[in-house]
Amino acid sequence: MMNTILEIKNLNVSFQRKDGGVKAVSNANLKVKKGSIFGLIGETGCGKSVLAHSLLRLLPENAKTTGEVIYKDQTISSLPVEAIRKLRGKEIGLIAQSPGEALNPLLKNGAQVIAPMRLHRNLSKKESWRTAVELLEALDLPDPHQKMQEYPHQLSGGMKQRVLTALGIGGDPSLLIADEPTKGLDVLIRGQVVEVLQRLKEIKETTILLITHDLQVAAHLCDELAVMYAGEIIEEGPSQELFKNPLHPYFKGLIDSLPSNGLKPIPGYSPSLVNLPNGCRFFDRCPKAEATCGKIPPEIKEVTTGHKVRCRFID
Ligand SMILES: Nc1ncnc2c1ncn2[C@@H]1O[C@H](COP(=O)(O)OP(=O)(O)OP(=O)(O)O)[C@@H](O)[C@H]1O
Ligand code: NI
Repeated sequence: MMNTILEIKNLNVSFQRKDGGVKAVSNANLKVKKGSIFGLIGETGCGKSVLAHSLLRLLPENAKTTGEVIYKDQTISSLPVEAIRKLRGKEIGLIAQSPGEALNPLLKNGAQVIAPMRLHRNLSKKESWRTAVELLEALDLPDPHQKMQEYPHQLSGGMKQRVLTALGIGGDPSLLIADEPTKGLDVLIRGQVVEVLQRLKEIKETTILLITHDLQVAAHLCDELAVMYAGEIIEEGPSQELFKNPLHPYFKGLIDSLPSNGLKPIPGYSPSLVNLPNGCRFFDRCPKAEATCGKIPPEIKEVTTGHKVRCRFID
């Protein structure tokens, strides 16, 4: 197992609500190789952030999680939450999805960015300040010195995003969970963030679990990829192989909906996670579907080494 830094086995997450249960993640299985970038993609609401937050036990009280999470050969899913808190930032860093909510409005940006550096790397105040400035410069934040003396509300969305990225990286974690780190950034700055992640992997050998909507970013950065649909992983494997040979009709549809491929969106909507269909979850929208697909849920099957697909037409 040395080569695997994170393994997720049969992970299920649901939320209890008055109108029933929301099944946000169903039976997820993943293995992330040490030093790799693993991408998690899929449209809005498919369960990507919930999956990520469940690893760090950051879900609200009404969440029910089952399954196993193994980090560096230790089953962390059975550890008490205090032990998980100790892993946060130091072992497993998080770049949270919504910069507006993730930053503390009452603390100056600089104080927030240097906190994990001071705490987890024992850097002095001066050293951590210098490291933070360097990091923010690498992320193309203009005038980082000045910005660090300001409060989050004084920054634009894109600037907050970069402060949050620095915050996630600052503790030098072995595993970084980056939840939409390029969201809302213009093309140039997106490139800088992508480069910083790439460099983290190359220089510090940081493993990255990258959650993104952006297929181009995923294709560029990721070694392996898992595609989620309505809470389920429907295709996964080495990223190059997946883009060369996409097999699931949903993933094919995602690729066809790229602007460079003529922007053909997949018609329809994904099913409600409160009332999931019995058969294939993509049934309603699938151009290939036959009656059986709507009745029997497809198993995920390995097609070629490491390339797995959840569709009964593929074997
Ligand atoms: N606290 C909660 N209570 C009830 N349902 C929730 C809660 N948090 C998330 N959900 C639901 O879980 C599902 C998955 O949400 P999640 O945030 O993981 O999606 P996502 O794939 O990250 O989407 P996006 O790309 O928009 O960030 C959604 O249907 C969402 O409404
Ligand atoms: Ni999300």
